[in-house]
Amino acid sequence: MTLTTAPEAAAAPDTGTAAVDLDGVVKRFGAVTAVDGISLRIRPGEVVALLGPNGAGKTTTVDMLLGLARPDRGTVAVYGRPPAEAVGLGLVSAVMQSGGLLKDYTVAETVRLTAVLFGKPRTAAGEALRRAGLTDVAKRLVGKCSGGQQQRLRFAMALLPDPELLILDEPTTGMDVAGRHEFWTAIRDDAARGRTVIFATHYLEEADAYADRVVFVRRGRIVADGTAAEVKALAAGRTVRATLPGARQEELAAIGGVDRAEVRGDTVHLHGNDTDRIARHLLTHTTARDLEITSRNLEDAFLALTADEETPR
Ligand SMILES: Nc1ncnc2c1ncn2[C@@H]1O[C@H](COP(=O)(O)OP(=O)(O)OP(=O)(O)O)[C@@H](O)[C@H]1O
Repeated sequence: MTLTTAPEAAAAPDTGTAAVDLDGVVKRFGAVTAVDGISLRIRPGEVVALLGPNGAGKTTTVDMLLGLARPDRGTVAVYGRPPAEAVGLGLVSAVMQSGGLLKDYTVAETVRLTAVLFGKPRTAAGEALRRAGLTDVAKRLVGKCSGGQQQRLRFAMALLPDPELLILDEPTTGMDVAGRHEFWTAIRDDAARGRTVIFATHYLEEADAYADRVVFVRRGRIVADGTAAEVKALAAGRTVRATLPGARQEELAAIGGVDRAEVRGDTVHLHGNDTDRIARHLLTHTTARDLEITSRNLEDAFLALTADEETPR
């Protein structure tokens, strides 16, 4: 099933410029189509998670938002401007997964040095350190900082231009639970002031806990787009599994209450919210047997939405 909720339609009329406007974006690398027609409009102040399996096209999308890659087709605008221009104006900055830190500088020196390179940072170095929760470790050498502290340092550096849009590409990969929690607490406290945040992640619970809106990407396309609450509702669905030799996918999908049907050999998996109705139909109108009804969790929903039955690219 594809969650077809259009957040634009649900929200108040959009009167201003979108923070991000991707329209029919395609990006190819040789024979590989990394992004295959993504259209996405993000309003100022939204916190959006890009979720998807390896190779889904998340990083390529992020790179285009940062002006690091250009689309082959379609348009990308950040606050109504070409991405490179928006980056140049300090409207957008990024927290990347790794690199960019010198381990022999202290945390405070790193932020001050970056501030000097910026010329006139709109956020003072001390304020950026405070907002990133680094005041207590300001004098520590970067090389002695934990992975979580180093990521918060990248966050502090990204705050210097006081960007309207903050982009984070898998920012907590490799961090332990406590580090991830501290990192996201800092990001969330900052986002509460109205900054737009887009983050790519593999961690479902991060998307669930910190995003207002979750965009599932699979094979370069958006397969679901909804609020965190809608994603939870999606996860609340259940599955009826039954043995039904010779079943045809199209016929199963047409059964009332079925959102998605899968046939695996003699076994069928029917997903939907009203599983009683589905089970009743199977028992009264088909020869299905061995019925089992199970709840789906967020992980299942994610796998169902991003499962790749076709040959890998
Ligand atoms: N510079 C490149 N040259 C060739 N292929 C590329 C390049 N960059 C990305 N790709 C391919 O494009 C596809 C999408 O990659 P991308 O990194 O955007 O996915 P992702 O969703 O960020 O994955 P991950 O979660 O693993 O980081 C993949 O098949 C990848 O191998």
